[in-house]
Amino acid sequence: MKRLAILASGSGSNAEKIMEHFKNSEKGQIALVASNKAEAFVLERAKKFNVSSFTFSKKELEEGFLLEKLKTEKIDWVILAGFLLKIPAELIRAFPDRMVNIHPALLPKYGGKGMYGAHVHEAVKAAGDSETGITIHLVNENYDEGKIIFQAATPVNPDDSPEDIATKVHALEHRYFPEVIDSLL
Ligand SMILES: Nc1nc2c(c(=O)[nH]1)N[C@@H](CN(C=O)c1ccc(C(=O)N[C@@H](CCC(=O)O)C(=O)O)cc1)CN2
Ligand SMILES: NCC(=O)N[C@@H]1O[C@H](COP(=O)([O-])[O-])[C@@H](O)[C@H]1O
Repeated sequence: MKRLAILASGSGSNAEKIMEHFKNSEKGQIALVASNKAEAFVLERAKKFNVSSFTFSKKELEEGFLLEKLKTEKIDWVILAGFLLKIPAELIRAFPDRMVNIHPALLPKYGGKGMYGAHVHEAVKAAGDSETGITIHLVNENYDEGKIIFQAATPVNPDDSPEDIATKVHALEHRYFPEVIDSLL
């Protein structure tokens, strides 16, 4: 049974879908949910699934506290699901090809520093793109440059607002992210 930790900074709708997917799994167990925001709703979602959770600061991330916690908890995989801080190289090295992120666009478009959440959908709208989608990728030292594992696309209509685009992208995320993670274990 692989032990998974989810890192999230916000609402946690993806985290919830992942916890739901693995709640009766014989392959993987969501052992931890961790956030850099004490007010993140993902922490409430973890309680609903009786998943242990904790918060950590950017300083604790950068100084190795999170890494030590993941080692103590014998975590095998780290899942970034709306996590908004840069993962330090030392933490990435501790989980070689075992750290996965979801990005709400078709990388390499709309990736990098500043490209998160609504900022991504606003950029897609501003560019007038006819499609967008999701990218699930391994995590390396740079934002959104790790090996792409999976992508799925959805049409963007000219009258779609950034919020409409977000709704379409979230639907793809919730449909595919749990299954892609499962396929990696
Ligand atoms: N080493 C890595 N760390 C992280 C990656 C990665 O690929 N390599 N992915 C991100 C997730 N992400 C896009 O998928 C992403 C998240 C946040 C940002 C960003 O610009 N963040 C701001 C800070 C925002 C805040 O503090 O609220 C910043 O760095 O100034 C870009 C991309 C997770 N970590
Ligand atoms: N670049 C990282 C990024 O923008 N991640 C995005 O944050 C959202 C989190 O939603 P959630 O908290 O409801 O799962 C998701 O759309 C995810 O792709």
